Amino acid sequence: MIVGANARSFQRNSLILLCTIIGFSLALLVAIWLTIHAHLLRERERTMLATFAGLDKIVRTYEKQTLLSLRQFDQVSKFLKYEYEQSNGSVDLGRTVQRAVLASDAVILASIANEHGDIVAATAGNASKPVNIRDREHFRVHLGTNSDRLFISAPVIGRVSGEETLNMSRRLNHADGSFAGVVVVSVKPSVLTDSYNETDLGREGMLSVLGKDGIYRALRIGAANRRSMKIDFDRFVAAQQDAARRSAALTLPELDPVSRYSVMLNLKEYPLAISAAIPEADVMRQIGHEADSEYRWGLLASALTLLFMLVAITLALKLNSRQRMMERLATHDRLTALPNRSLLNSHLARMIERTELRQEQAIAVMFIDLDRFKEVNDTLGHAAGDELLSEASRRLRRVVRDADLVARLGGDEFSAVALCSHGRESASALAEKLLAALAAPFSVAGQEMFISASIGISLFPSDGRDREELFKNADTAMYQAKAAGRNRYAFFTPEMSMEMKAHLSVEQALRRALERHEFEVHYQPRIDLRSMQIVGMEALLRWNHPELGRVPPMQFIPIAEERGLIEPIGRWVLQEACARTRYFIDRFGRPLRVSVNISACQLQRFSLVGDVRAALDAAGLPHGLLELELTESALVNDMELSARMLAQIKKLGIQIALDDFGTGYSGLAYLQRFPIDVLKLDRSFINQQEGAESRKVIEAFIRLAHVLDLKVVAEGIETADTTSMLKGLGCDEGQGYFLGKPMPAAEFERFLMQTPGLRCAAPALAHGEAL
Ligand SMILES: Nc1nc2c(ncn2[C@@H]2O[C@H](COP(=O)(O)O[C@H]3[C@@H](O)[C@H](n4cnc5c(=O)[nH]c(N)nc54)O[C@@H]3COP(=O)(O)O)[C@@H](O)[C@H]2O)c(=O)[nH]1
Repeated sequence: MIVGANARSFQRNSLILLCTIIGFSLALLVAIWLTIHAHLLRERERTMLATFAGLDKIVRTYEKQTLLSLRQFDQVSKFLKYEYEQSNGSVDLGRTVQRAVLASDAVILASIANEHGDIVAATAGNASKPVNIRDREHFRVHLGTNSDRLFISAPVIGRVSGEETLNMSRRLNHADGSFAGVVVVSVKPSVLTDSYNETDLGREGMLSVLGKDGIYRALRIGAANRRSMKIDFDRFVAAQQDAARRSAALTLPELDPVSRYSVMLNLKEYPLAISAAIPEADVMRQIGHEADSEYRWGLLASALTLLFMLVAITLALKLNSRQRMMERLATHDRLTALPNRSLLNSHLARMIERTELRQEQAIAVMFIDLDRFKEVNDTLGHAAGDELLSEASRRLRRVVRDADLVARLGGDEFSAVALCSHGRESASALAEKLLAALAAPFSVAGQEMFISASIGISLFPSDGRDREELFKNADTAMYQAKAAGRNRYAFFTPEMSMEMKAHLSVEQALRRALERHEFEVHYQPRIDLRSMQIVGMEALLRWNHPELGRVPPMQFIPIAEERGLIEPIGRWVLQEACARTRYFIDRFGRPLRVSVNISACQLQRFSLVGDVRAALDAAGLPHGLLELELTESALVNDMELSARMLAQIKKLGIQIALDDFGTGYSGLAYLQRFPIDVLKLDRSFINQQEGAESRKVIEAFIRLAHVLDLKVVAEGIETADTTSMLKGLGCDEGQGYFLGKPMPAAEFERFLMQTPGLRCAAPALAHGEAL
């Protein structure tokens, strides 16, 4: 099926589209976050580089400042040594210090100790209190070595100043070069870390001068200078180098738990290493700010991507469901939701293909037509009709297996295609099930009703090799089932096809017959058996087909009924019969009653009453002169409706005759239930009743009719004996070839003219019904 193939390809494309959208969106998300990640890594690296570059710059500046300070103190010590040695120990330290421009606040004091360690001169302190520094490192270093180098001691509490001091000392020599003592310049350790700048190093940054002995000469963390302490210098250097290589932060637990990025530098002239450090947290904070903004952009981009994905998926799904809906609409019937003809065709084509391959099964194609559905529609309305169709569809669907299919072809026509492993036998079983499913009462528009179906069956491959032929033959078989009395199934036979062709050509010709004036009404006289006067006539339709000749009513009326053509034809008969009767009445100046045959389907149409009234009014025929002939089967079809219709017809003053009495149920109940005026004993019944027994039965019927106040008309009187017999039994009126055959209007007019003693034998006309 093209629709199905398109739908499948559309669904495949939709799936591809969906996957593409999802894939693209996910790829976009990954790309966004990879870009952010890469950017952050680059940023981190850049920040680290900048951090280390900054630290490097700080350390270099710091190096200069430290060297400057140390050289300054070194200079002072050199000057004091020179002065001391030149003056042979009688130096005026106060004046000398002033001259040595030792004006720095950083210098706590300058002092000189003799070879015994006694402070012999100092710029500050209590001169009367003797102070000895023999035990101090900066004394003992010079005592032990003859070096002239400046010694920078570890910070100690000064014995003169009482403050933590950094003692920078130089050896004093006597003229012979022997040890004469030391000159000491004591400074605050903080003098070496005053350059700490919070802007550069942060609130917990570090600036330090570390001796190669592992003792801090000066140490400042943030705003505070720390007391000196000792660390493992070699370990520190190794850790420092490792951290620098990895651009990593370093924690010195001896100091505090803070991790810092640091840069260290060895001072060339002194055994000291300086370092500057910045807290890792400060750097990370800076990177964090960058990351935050990157993440914000990333989240925004991700949200937009997800939104795009969501919208695109929603659109794709909507498109898909819309396509599915369209596909469903194209392949299913809206009212019943059953597959439609298009889906049925493709399903059958596939079944044929598969069955041809296997060559072991048969396929049954069934044409199912609900019987008299049109009447339901016409009498109860389309909503009720729809309700009935929906329920019938549900029942049919329940009967077939999943592999088989029931479809609605339109109106009240359905079709089922099914695999039949046992050919005809399986098809019969299924058809019976389908009929049984419809046999249960339906509750429609609040009332219970029954409906049946006629099913035509063709089998693949015996009745056709393609679906067109199979459907056509199933349709033909269905008509056969209808013609055979409905509520049954029929298998296709080749003979049916011939019959169907003839049937079809009759139907087509019938459709044109009215406009081509091919119909004619013949009139058969009805005789009053007591007076033997003509009291009326039965109008009998004739069809003069230009090629087929005169087609008997029994051949075309059932087709007209089946194809819904009886209504317009019946209407025409009514008009023609009423008009002609009026003409005869006017021509002969006496009343004549005309009886017109009404089919079951005409009776079940509300338009009948209007048609009858219109025909009478158009002809100007008194209502009492029209008689409608109805068969028992027409009345029992829908007794409720029949009763209502007859009541309305009776209200118009029209006579009702029960035709063919004696052939059907002949139930007394009908005679009581329906407003019947005339009982027409069927001709087959009249002709078959011979001898004393038959007379008794006819007599009984006549008596019964009379008891019920009904007139009795005997049909098919073909002999004088039958006429006499009926007269003797008190039968009111008679009709038959013996009394007069059905004849064209002109001939009937002559018949009326020629019949001797013709006089008015009809009942008196109602008041106001002028002739
Ligand atoms: N709904 C309509 N049905 C109609 C109409 N016109 C006719 N019919 C029905 O067609 C059936 C056949 O009718 P027809 O071939 O016309 O046969 C009628 C008579 O010709 C025949 N008849 C009359 N007398 C004799 C007789 O002595 N012997 C004999 N063998 N046949 C005879 O009987 C038919 C009339 O029967 P009935 O209607 O039961 O009175 C027939 O059933 C018609 O009803 C039409 O316009 N509408």
